[in-house]
Amino acid sequence: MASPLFFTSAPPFPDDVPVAQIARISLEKLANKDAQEAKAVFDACTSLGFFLLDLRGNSVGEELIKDVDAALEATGETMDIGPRRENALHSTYAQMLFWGIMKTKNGKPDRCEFYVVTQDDILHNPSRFCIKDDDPFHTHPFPNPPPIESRRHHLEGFVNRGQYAITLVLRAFSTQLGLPENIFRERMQPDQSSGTIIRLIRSAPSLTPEEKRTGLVAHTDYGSITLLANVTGGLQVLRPDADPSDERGWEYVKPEPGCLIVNIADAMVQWTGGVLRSNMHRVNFVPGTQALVPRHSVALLVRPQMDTRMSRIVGGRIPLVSEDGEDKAKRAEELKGLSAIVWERRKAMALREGRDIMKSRGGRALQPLAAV
Ligand SMILES: O=C(O)CCC(=O)C(=O)O
Ligand SMILES: [Fe+2]
Repeated sequence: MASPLFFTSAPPFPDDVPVAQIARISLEKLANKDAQEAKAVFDACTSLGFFLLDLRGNSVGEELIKDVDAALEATGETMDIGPRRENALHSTYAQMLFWGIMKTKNGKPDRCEFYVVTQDDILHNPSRFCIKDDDPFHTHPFPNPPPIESRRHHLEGFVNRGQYAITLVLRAFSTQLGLPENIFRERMQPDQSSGTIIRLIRSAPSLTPEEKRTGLVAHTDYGSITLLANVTGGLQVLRPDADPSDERGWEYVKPEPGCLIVNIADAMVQWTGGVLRSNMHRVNFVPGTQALVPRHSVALLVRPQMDTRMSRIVGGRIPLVSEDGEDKAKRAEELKGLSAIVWERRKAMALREGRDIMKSRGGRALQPLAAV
């Protein structure tokens, strides 16, 4: 999350709005292999699937806070020159990947506009998005709009330092699951082509009753893990026991200075056989006087590297596929595993065509550590 100074650029989050109870995890403690912190982050990610990562007091984390400030600044400036077109939903392949407007349930433009920067562009990897020879992604580095290009070193910092933080979180999961330290990281190495992106998001102020509606539809993230930074509220998580159609189950997440919001996404559920939890979330209207200003949000959506397999990990405390009692064909498919690129495309298509039933996944109970 942004620095305390950046937080003064918007009205404060109201103190009379109920907020979700979210674990606060210290990056510095994870860096020091603090066993209690490793358990706390694992518990948070097997129950709610969200936690706050406090970057303060860690040298990489302190630099990351500055990168986040710069990325949030770039968001507003980028959207100012972006095409907020009614037809953006049907724009060309290239435009669709870079500029976009989210769709509402009835197909109309939602209250979020966004711009996407790929990790492959920022880190000079061969691009995962090159499908046709004339794809603009062949250009390296990709010419993003000036507000982004002028802060390229900060976006590089955001990716590299964000990935460092993720390495520490993944290491905690591995130790808690009794698996080799690198088992998750080797499936999503930053220097390998992947669908990992930075999404810069803006929503207009929500002043009128008509504007006080959902800004980004309820979803789970289909990658592996997401880092999120914003100053204004609006993000809501679904309580684990709640029905998405019941408004009372949705709780605001209060942005905290110096902290990132982190959430587990679908690939981690897949690899762990449902142990880690990918929780539904959405962006609702901004509460209180924060609604007077545009909402800016920056997400690092980390996704599996293109060539990795999506089969369930075998080992440690991960439940065996054979314990699931599902039909033979499904079991065989899960053991063989699709490549990440095919798995991801299937998910994206299902989402676009409305075939994916949106629901939180994972959170499966585990045997206690001592019993393994
Ligand atoms: O802007 C936010 O707070 C949430 C964004 C989000 O959920 C996403 O980009 O997947
Ligand atoms: Fe999301």
